[in-house]
Amino acid sequence: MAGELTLQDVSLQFGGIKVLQDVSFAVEPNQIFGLVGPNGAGKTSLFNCISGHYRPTAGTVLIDGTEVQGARPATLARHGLARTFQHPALQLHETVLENVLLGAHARLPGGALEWAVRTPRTRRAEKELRAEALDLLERNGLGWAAHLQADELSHGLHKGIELCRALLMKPKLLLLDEPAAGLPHSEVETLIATVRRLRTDDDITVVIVEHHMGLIAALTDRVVVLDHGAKLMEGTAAEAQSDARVIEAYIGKDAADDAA
Ligand SMILES: Nc1ncnc2c1ncn2[C@@H]1O[C@H](COP(=O)(O)OP(=O)(O)OP(=O)(O)O)[C@@H](O)[C@H]1O
Repeated sequence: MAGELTLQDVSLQFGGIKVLQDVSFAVEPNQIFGLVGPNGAGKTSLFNCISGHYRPTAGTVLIDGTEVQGARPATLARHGLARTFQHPALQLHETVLENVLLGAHARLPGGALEWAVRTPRTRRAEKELRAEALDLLERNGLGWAAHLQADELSHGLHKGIELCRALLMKPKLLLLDEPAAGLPHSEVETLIATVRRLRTDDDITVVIVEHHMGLIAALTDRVVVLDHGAKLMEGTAAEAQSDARVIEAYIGKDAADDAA
């Protein structure tokens, strides 16, 4: 199972505003890769270009060597791509289990007509997916909440539900958008362990957008730093944290000079 992601000169423009400019990098199979940068640098927009929520104005996105830029999220799911969002979009009045199952459509056999009439094959597949969803919730410490309504749970648990939903798609490439945002310290430690298991146990390539540098340093093999929509540098998290250009992008040139 691969999960290789390559970006070549990806640019994105809204009207006259250049949101991304010629961003290129490659994520190798089974890497944990970080995408960092100050607020408004373009990280989520870049995720949206990879996941089919935005169509890049120019450039190429390849998953395992196949060009996918401009493809819809449902098509990308068949290429093994899944993602989470900065703000989990859950059906709050549905149960946790039903929310996880929302990620499963791409794996049902047949098409919309077969799903609508619920053939024996559809029913069998749904039963299997339900068992898999329960297993995923169990493995991620959420088994106890499976039949609760989603709005009864905390923000941190919503993130866990969204992760299970993405994992039910059996991705080989997973994009996590700010998974640690709003989590207490103890839950960040759990998240770090979970992402490590995704790599070792499930053989998933992970790309993480995150402001929490502790998490980035603990998890990632490499990072790309974006600033004003362009790639500022690429290297290890430690190299990024000591790079003068990165420090300047985060705190401003004058403050960086004062600190030097
Ligand atoms: N649909 C859109 N239309 C116009 N501008 C947009 C759109 N989406 C993003 N932008 C602009 O693109 C820029 C980058 O935003 P983006 O959310 O990608 O940054 P980010 O690095 O993820 O920021 P943060 O860390 O604060 O989440 C911002 O100036 C934003 O206003």
